[in-house]
Amino acid sequence: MQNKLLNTIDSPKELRLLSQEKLPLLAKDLRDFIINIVATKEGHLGASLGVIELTIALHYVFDTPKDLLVWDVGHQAYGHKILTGRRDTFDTNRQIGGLSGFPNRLESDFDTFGVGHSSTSISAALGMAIASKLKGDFDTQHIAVIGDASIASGMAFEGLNHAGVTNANLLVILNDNAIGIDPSVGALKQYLTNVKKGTEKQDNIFEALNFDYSGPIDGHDLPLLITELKRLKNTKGPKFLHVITTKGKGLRQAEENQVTYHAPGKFNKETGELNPKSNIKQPPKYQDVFGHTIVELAKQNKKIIGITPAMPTGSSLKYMMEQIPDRAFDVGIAEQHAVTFAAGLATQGMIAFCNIYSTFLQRAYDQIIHDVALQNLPVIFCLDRAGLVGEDGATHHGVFDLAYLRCIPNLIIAAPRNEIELRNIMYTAQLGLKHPIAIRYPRGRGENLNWQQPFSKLEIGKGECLKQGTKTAILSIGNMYKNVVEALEFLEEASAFSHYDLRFIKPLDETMLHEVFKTHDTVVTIEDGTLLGGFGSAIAEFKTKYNYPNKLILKGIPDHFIEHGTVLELQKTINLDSKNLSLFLKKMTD
Ligand SMILES: Cc1ncc(C[n+]2csc(CCOP(=O)(O)OP(=O)(O)O)c2C)c(N)n1
Ligand SMILES: CC(=O)[C@@H](O)[C@H](O)COP(=O)(O)O
Ligand SMILES: [Mg+2]
Repeated sequence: MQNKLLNTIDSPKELRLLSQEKLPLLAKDLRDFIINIVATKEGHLGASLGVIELTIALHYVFDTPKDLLVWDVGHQAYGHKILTGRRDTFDTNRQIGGLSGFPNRLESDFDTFGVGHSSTSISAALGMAIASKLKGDFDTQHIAVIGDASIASGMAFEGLNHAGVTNANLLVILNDNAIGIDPSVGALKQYLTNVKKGTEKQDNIFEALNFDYSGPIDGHDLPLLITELKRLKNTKGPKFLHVITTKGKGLRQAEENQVTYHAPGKFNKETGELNPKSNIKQPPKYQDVFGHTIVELAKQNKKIIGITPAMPTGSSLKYMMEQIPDRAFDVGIAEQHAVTFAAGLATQGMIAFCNIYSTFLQRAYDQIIHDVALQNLPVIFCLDRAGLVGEDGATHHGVFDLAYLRCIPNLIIAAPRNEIELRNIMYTAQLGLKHPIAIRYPRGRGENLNWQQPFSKLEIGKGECLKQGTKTAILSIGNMYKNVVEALEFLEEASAFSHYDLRFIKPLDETMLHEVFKTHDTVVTIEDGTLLGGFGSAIAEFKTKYNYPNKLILKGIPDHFIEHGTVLELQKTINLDSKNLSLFLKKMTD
């Protein structure tokens, strides 16, 4: 019977009853179980395969959930979920109504801290450790498990810096596999490589920060891990264990091709090979439109620089890194640095395209205001994964950007409705804007096979009328225009509706808006950002400013966090999909 041993483990209690000799068998079961499910249900793979032994050892040695275990990012926590009572529901991972792809406090007592964004684990575990101490509890253990790419982030170092001057009962475990999603970068990576080689004499950074440092040790050697964790359990104060692992361990393809198998999509669980791609030509991914367009522009304009904080593959800046390496920078998981670095470049006349996922730009809010906008530096922000992103869920949806950016003076905000417009706005931005600009675009594919058309300049702040109707004006931004077009296709009464693509959330096309409000009874706004403070709010402010009496209806992301599922499923839950939009519009004509 498959997973015979794993099937007996409903919680770490049963795990702790096993003899140490049985644990390698459990590790094998756990790997097979994860591979079987991720092969068909998709999700993050390599990171969890790499920490199977560490996961087993942690739950074996520590008294979880009383001892508090915090996983950084949480994309490596599948083994943890399966061993902590979620084996039989794990096939719902990342699906609507199912388990979250990341640890989540609402899901289990074993998930001590909600994660998804990186580098929070040390601060969170330190907070827990100090709280325990203040409550007079000197027994509880507090453990942060953090990867080599995540520990290089400023936030992680802020946590280490603080922890080092406390006597908190904190254990930081560095899971060092020398890769993030893409290969790790920077001087710290070099330092860790030197530690592993043991060839070069160098001071130990973690000891210098007052941690009791041990390692590096082989993170796939269960007896060694267990012995070391038992020792650390009885050592007081801040401790640091450096563990070396292989991302993707146990699946040959995942070990050999770690970038692809970070989140490989569907694959053959027997052979490990990726499912063949369809031969049907598809429209490009937005990320690739960005990636190829910046190369095209940078070849013509020597001032163009590309920046990504640790997402060369996800953003497709990798194309520029391959072709123009001296002007394309992966700065590691360092969104704040990425923004201020771009600002510095801009002071010297360089044209910095700073590509950050909408959700991760939240990290760099002060830098956008203080370092870029206040000085009116013409940095070009390309915000990938704007709107609902799907299965990564609440931690990753890029739905807040319009609200958090719209209030910043000097900043232009554009939402191209398709990939051709994305190219054109990128082209326009590098011609010499006098302001910073944020260009937001979604995860997934555009709509045109023939997208590499000659560039044309867009007028900043100018929208477009896509369809002229009689009674109601629908205003959309970005690729939500597609839902409107489809919604109108279902409608017999479509002639009552005009459809405008505003293109720019800031500045608004006021000339067009005056025309809209003067010639329609009702105005409806559609966006994939939050209703509070977003595009619809901007239109409401316009209506109030000019005292228009029209009825205004706002449709967008309501005031609660949206969970995980496919984008379409999630849109349906909030009536933003084309069918529900159509029903809503139809009711307006009844
Ligand atoms: C703030 C933030 N920026 C970027 C990401 C995207 N991201 C998720 S996992 C990851 C790499 C993490 O690498 P590492 O910490 O080494 O863990 P590993 O995948 O190797 O286990 C990145 C960049 C994120 N989750 N959070
Ligand atoms: C865990 C994490 O933050 C990333 O791996 C994220 O899931 C990437 O998202 P994309 O798949 O949209 O690049
Ligand atoms: Mg790593």
